[in-house]
Amino acid sequence: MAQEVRGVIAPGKDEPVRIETIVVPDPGPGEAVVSIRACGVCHTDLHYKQGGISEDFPFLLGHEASGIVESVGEGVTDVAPGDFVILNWRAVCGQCRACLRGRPWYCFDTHNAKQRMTLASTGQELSPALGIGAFADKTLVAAGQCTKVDPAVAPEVAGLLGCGVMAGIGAAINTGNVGRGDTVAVIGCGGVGDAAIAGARLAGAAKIIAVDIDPRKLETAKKLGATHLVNSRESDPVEAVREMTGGFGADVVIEAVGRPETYTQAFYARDLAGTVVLVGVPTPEMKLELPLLDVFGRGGALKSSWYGDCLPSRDFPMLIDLHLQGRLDLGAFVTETIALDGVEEAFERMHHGDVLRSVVTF
Ligand SMILES: NC(=O)c1ccc[n+]([C@@H]2O[C@H](COP(=O)([O-])OP(=O)(O)OC[C@H]3O[C@@H](n4cnc5c(N)ncnc54)[C@H](O)[C@@H]3O)[C@@H](O)[C@H]2O)c1
Ligand SMILES: [Zn+2]
Ligand SMILES: [Zn+2]
Repeated sequence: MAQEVRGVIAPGKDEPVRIETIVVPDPGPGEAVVSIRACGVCHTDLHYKQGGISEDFPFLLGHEASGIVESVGEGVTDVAPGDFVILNWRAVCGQCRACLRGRPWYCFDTHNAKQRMTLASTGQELSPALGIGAFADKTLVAAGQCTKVDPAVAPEVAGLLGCGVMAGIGAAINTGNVGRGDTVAVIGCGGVGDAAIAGARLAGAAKIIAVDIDPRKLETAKKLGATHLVNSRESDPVEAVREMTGGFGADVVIEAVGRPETYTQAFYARDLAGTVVLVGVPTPEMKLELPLLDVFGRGGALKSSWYGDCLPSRDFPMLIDLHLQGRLDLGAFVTETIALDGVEEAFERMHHGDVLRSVVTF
């Protein structure tokens, strides 16, 4: 039986979000209905609301979520009703070239559910953010988007692994392959950059240099494991990183802003043959200009990181275990928990840089 629940809708470009009654159908083959326990407010939700991702309004926002599987459709064997799960952006196919070559985070043949959720008032079909739509009491996803984790973890902490925190930690441990004793610099210390710092600490980095323009962000970065802080409004970050690394530059530099000037800083702040990991997402019109001789001469790797190059079934349970053992403080990313009707104000606080993460709890 289809159910009527509450959901946060972005009705049109730049219009305030509002709570509406939505209709969640029964799960079809390969699908699951998940009762949401917590969902973080991410920058990408704001981009959806502003029409920056697509114009497919109305959107059902929210995608950084944990919840309990309520029901599953035909053929679902990996998860069952009652399982505590973290939702991920895509159910990978396991058969395309990207999957077979061991890069499932580039699987574009996604098996996400055809979500079929609608507005109760008009019957209009909703576009759920990142194929999830979890600012809602319940949502319909592909069973492959659900990863079972230890239910001992707080739901508001677990959900964060579904997006920004995984993107940051994965940029360090998967894409950047940070190793014991490495020097690491992270440019941009919002939720994603701070997670990269936590990932670098986890990997045993010897020095972790946090770079930001906001002193409040540098303080939080320190709590998450930064050993050195650089305010790039006060000093040239490339010079500062070099100075802090014996004149060499960092082994791995992670860029988590998404602007040409910070991409350039990342390029020059690394040691010869070092690795630059690009996590910040630029806009289509941005360009990077570099002397080819520097690109050639400095060697090393320029990599972009997509969803932390993660494999949810491998990485989510591992990171939750580390958190439960006290070796990774995922709780530090939760600035506040809020109710479903607090999303619009949470966007405002995010815009002003006041929070790392606001999380809606149910
Ligand atoms: N690659 C992925 O899979 C992935 C996933 C999620 C988010 N992202 C992207 O990561 C980026 C960061 O996301 P977030 O949620 O942490 O955003 P955020 O707004 O919370 O953080 C951005 C940080 O950058 C700082 N900053 C801004 N300009 C700067 C500059 N010139 N020099 C140094 N620091 C500067 C800000 O003070 C802030 O602390 C965004 O571009 C986002 O779209 C990428
Ligand atoms: Zn695939
Ligand atoms: Zn997100």
